[in-house]
Amino acid sequence: MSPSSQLPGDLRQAVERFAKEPRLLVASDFDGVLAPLVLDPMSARAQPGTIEALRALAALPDVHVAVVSGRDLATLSKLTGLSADDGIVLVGSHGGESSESLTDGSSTPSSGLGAAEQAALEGATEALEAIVERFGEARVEHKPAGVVLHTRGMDDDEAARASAAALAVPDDVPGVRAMRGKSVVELSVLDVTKGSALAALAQKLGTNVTAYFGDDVTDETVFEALDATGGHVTVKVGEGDTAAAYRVDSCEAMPTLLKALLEARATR
Ligand SMILES: O=P(O)(O)OC[C@H]1O[C@H](O[C@H]2O[C@H](CO)[C@@H](O)[C@H](O)[C@H]2O)[C@H](O)[C@@H](O)[C@@H]1O
Repeated sequence: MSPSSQLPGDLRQAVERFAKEPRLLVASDFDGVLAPLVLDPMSARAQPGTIEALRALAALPDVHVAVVSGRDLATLSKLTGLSADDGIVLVGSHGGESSESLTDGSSTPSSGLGAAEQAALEGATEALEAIVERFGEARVEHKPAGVVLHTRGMDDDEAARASAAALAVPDDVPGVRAMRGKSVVELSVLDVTKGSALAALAQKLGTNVTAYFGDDVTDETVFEALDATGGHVTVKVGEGDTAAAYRVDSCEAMPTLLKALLEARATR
């Protein structure tokens, strides 16, 4: 059975239409999409077939590929096994870091924090570490421009109380914004979104349509920016409200979806 024939009819048609466009940007979130969600963030790994399909897409003419994640850039590179030589753009920290410049201007891919941002990060880290001391099972993940409270596996009430405390940190620490995710609250000192990062990348590359696969609230900024009537394909992975035009039940559908896209482009 071909990968394409395993997709729901409306998604199959959208993928086939998309593949016929002149210049494509194919972009995917990492956790919960390429990689199943797991308790230990550093144990997350892309499902077999996903990175291979992205590499094969990136090798085709007029196809650009990006992985866009809340992970910091170094961790994203480590977990995906992708580097600057692979022809795939890595966008980390929700758009705050990237393996190449997202604009055609002179901005560097990843610049250090300013003094005010550094002070905000230190304040956020201190506040989150105090929360973790109160809620013994919560964990902290450190990133270059943010700090994350992890509550996966905790009792629901405890997780809700720890998350509420983390969400309130910006009230006391100026320059910090809180983002909810799946069993996480991230405190970031950057004002960036995946949606604006990907829009900048598409403009720089001169692609005319984008396909994007995401599962979490931070991916909604991309879905909202990509109107299906413009030929873009947006796919929400799993349950929950979304601005995406299509949905698959779980990340287990991703190897097939990416292979279907690869096949459609290679044989258009
Ligand atoms: O934008 P993404 O690639 O989806 O990254 C979002 C966050 O992913 C990680 O957390 C999530 O995955 C963990 C491992 O499966 C899981 O334990 C956690 O509950 C999920 O929220 C990562 O640790 C965060 O830094 C990312 O922002």
